[in-house]
Amino acid sequence: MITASHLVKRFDNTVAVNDVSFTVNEGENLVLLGTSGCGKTTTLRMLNRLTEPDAGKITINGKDVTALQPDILRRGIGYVMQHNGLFPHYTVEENIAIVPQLLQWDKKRIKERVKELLGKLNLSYEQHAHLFPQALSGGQQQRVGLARALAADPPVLLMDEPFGALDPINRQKIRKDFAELEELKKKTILMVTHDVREAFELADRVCLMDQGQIVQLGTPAELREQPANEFVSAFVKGQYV
Ligand SMILES: Nc1ncnc2c1ncn2[C@@H]1O[C@H](COP(=O)(O)OP(=O)(O)OP(=O)(O)O)[C@@H](O)[C@H]1O
Repeated sequence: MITASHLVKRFDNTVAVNDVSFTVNEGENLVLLGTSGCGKTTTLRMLNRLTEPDAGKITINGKDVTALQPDILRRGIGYVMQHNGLFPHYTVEENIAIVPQLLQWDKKRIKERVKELLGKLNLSYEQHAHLFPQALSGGQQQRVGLARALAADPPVLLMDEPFGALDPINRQKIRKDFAELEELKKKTILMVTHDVREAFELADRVCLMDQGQIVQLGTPAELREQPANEFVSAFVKGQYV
C-alpha cells in the first residue's frame, strides 16, 4: 500500500504539486489523470525519490520512503518511464536484467526470468533478446520497458505514460495485453496518463488533477456519474483532451 500525505513541490515560482494526498491500496491500480503540466509526473517521481518533496510524507508498505537509501528503495519499486527510458547501448536482455543483477541473482535465474517475461509480453527470446532498443518498434520498446520494470517482481509499480509514445492502434493493443497480464493483477500500481479513455479502462480509481491539486478521486463510475464540478464533468467527456 502507498500513502502520500500533503505532498508539496515547488520549482522556482511554480507550485507543481500543492498539498496532494492519496492512498493506493494493495493490488489497486490508481491512475493520476490530468492535463499537461498539472503535476502528475512530479507526484509520481516523489514516490521513488527521483524528486524530493518540499513538504509531506510518503510511505510504501508502512515504511517512510525517506528511511531508505534512494537506490535501495528503487530496487523494490518497478518504474516504467515516459518514452520507455531503455539504455540504448544495452541489449534487450541486458536492459531487463538490470535490477536482478543489482540484486545479485545468478545468471541462470536471470536468463529464465528474461525469457519468461519476453514470452508474457509477446516477444521472443531468440528473436529479440540480443537486439539493441533502436532495432525494435515503438510498441516493442514499451513492452521491454515494462519487462524491465517487472523483472524482479516488485510489489509496487510506477508507470509514467507507459503507452504515451505509441500510435492509437498499437496503444490500444498494448493496453489490452497489459490489462490481461496476470503478473500485474496483484501489484499495487500508480500510473500517470493524460488520456481519459485509458484511465477509465485501466483504473480501479482515478485521481484527477489540475494545477497541482486533486480535483476528484474516485472510481471511474463516480467521476462519470457524480462529477465534483464542471471541470471534472468536461474532462470526463473528453473536452480537455
Ligand atoms: N525539474 C523542473 N524544473 C522546473 N519546473 C518543473 C520541473 N519539473 C516540472 N516542472 C514544472 O512543474 C509543473 C508540473 O510538471 P509535471 O511534469 O509534474 O506535470 P505533468 O502533469 O506530468 O505534465 P506532462 O503530462 O506534460 O508530463 C509544470 O509547470 C512543469 O513545468
